[in-house]
Amino acid sequence: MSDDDNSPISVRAAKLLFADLKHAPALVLAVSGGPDSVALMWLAARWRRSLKRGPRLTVVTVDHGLRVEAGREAREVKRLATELGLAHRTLRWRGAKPKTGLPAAAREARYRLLAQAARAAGASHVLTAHTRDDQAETLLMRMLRGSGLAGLSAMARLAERDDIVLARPLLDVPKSQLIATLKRAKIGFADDPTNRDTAFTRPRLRALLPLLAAEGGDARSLARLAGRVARANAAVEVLTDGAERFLRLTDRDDAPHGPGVRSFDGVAFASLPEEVRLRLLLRAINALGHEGPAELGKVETLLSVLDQALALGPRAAANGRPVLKQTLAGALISLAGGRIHIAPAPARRSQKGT
Ligand SMILES: Nc1ncnc2c1ncn2[C@@H]1O[C@H](COP(=O)(O)OP(=O)(O)OP(=O)(O)O)[C@@H](O)[C@H]1O
Repeated sequence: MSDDDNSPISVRAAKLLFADLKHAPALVLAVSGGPDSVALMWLAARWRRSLKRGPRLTVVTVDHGLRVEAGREAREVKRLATELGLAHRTLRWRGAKPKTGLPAAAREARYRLLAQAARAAGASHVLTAHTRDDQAETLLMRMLRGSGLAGLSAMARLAERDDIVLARPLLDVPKSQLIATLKRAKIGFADDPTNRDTAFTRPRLRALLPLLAAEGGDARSLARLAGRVARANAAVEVLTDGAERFLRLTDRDDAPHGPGVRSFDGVAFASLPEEVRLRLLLRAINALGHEGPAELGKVETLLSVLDQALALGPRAAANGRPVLKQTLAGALISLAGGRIHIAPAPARRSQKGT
């Protein structure tokens, strides 16, 4: 960690962090009461004050109803928000809570509530306080899962979710700098013990970070790796766009098109790099399937089966009957007459046959 990593953030530096959000009509700040998001609120308030005209800021705290202290923490955020001249709302996650996968369900509910609050406030963006340390943890989690390039890109500074743009202005900032900023401003914050609860994956991985840092793999280098992967991922996405155009150009006039089906010439498809072929399949399956995003591993298996069938060449096209027919994530993928077809799979009949 460099000395800079422990220095408070100046108002001038804060202006740079938020500069691209200056023209938004309104912004929602997602503030749990922990150090990172309290620092986000404080920095955003200072930045807003430095502008003649700028976005309206609304602070939103989600009470997941999971810890008794949550209500008090939300009131503390409200007190500080009011002191800073910002509007504040507390939103509650109501209803039954799942017995397994609680962190993921809580996160889904939180983003849904934040998106609702943004729409109500006329805000174009929801700002979260993810830091460089969070970025490093996210990369580590995805590495352990064996994610593809998109997953290893970790979090983006701007991302769409639930029809709202999520902005993470502190993504390059180390958490230690946020704590130093609050310390200097004499602002307190809540300590959420769940962040250290080793029953959950993320806190266990968090505990590994100092060991990795001692080997030279600190949050800065992990976050840099995520940035480099994101750059490569964006390049492959552009190549895939180009490949889609190329496949359209190689289509015969009678090739099936339209919103309900995608179809690729097998020979042209086979000439493309494996990663691009994989993404073409993923895009088509996710666009036409009705069972949510396809798992990367399953699409990889499908591609290898498809590649083998395509390698048989003309024999694969014999008598026009499909040589491959498979459903995946609610899409039907078939190879017939030398063409790959992807269409929505027919709805499965219920077991009772009703
Ligand atoms: N209860 C809450 N109310 C409002 N905002 C919250 C709340 N909890 C988290 N946030 C926002 O989300 C950011 C990330 O929080 P945290 O790292 O705890 O969540 P996470 O579940 O790991 O996030 P992600 O959903 O991106 O994986 C916080 O800095 C804050 O901006």
